[in-house]
Amino acid sequence: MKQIHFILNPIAGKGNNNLDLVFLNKYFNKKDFTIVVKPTHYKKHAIKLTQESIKENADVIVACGGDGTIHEVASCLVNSPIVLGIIPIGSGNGLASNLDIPKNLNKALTLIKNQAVKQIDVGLLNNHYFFSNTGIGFDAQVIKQYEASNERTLSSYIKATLKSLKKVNKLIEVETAINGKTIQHKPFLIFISNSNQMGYHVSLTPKASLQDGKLDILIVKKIGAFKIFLFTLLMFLKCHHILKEVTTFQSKNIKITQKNRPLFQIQIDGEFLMIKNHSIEISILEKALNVIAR
Ligand SMILES: Nc1ncnc2c1ncn2[C@@H]1O[C@H](COP(=O)(O)OP(=O)(O)OP(=O)(O)O)[C@@H](O)[C@H]1O
Repeated sequence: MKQIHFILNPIAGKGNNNLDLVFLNKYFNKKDFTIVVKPTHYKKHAIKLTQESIKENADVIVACGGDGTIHEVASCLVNSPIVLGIIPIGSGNGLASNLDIPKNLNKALTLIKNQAVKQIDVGLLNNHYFFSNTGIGFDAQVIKQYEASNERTLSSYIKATLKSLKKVNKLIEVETAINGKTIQHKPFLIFISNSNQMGYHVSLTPKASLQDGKLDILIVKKIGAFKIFLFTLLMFLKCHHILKEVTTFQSKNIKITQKNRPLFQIQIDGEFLMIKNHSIEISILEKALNVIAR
């Protein structure tokens, strides 16, 4: 008998999400499966519900939502035999796209029933896990503005990007240590990714793999408004790396230090976070998460 617990974010994506237990019980026969559905009632509630499901001996815990919900559920399952399932009902669904998990509910449930499990890498930033990506600079500012808008659509991402453009001159000076080299710079963006998808089928690191034991890193030097526009356009065409201001790396770790103040504004799996420290160290934990994927 397998216990499958569904942690459902009702406000993810377009909102009003529901999973009917009667429907699920028809899908997963009662002889072989015990099904539990737990809706989240507030931000970060999925962490508490996942911790409870672990104590209740769940075999599979399914994050039903977007990258934020996956982040909360998966953070509790790193280095555990408990398997993560995903029903992608978020807005961007970056990680689910990389794992080729269908958006169609019936197909996603069939995948969970078949239970083909992959082991994927997990990113670690100081003591915070990430599964898709993290970044400092422009992307963190976009996420900050996006969260303030309280809307979860592609157009609110675009509006947040336009608002963040007004602040591009306020770049912070950092020291970045990567692959044995140290750079002193004021980058427009440092983007560190485990996954090859950011959501909405857009990618800054199209060659990244969830199973290669490496982080894919993109550093963009200070650029002006025209180059930002060009960078965005080229990003949609997946050839932004042709710009001379863009450098890409693969590495197992990266350290970013700020001498002047102990505070970093970052985005981690699409959520804004303040880190009260002079430095952030980012590394990769190889094959640390079991996840159902195609
Ligand atoms: N009942 C709730 N009310 C308010 N916020 C919630 C609730 N349940 C979960 N949340 C929060 O909703 C946020 C967004 O969730 P999630 O990232 O899954 O969806 P999304 O933003 O639509 O998708 P994506 O990240 O793929 O673009 C998360 O920060 C989560 O903690």
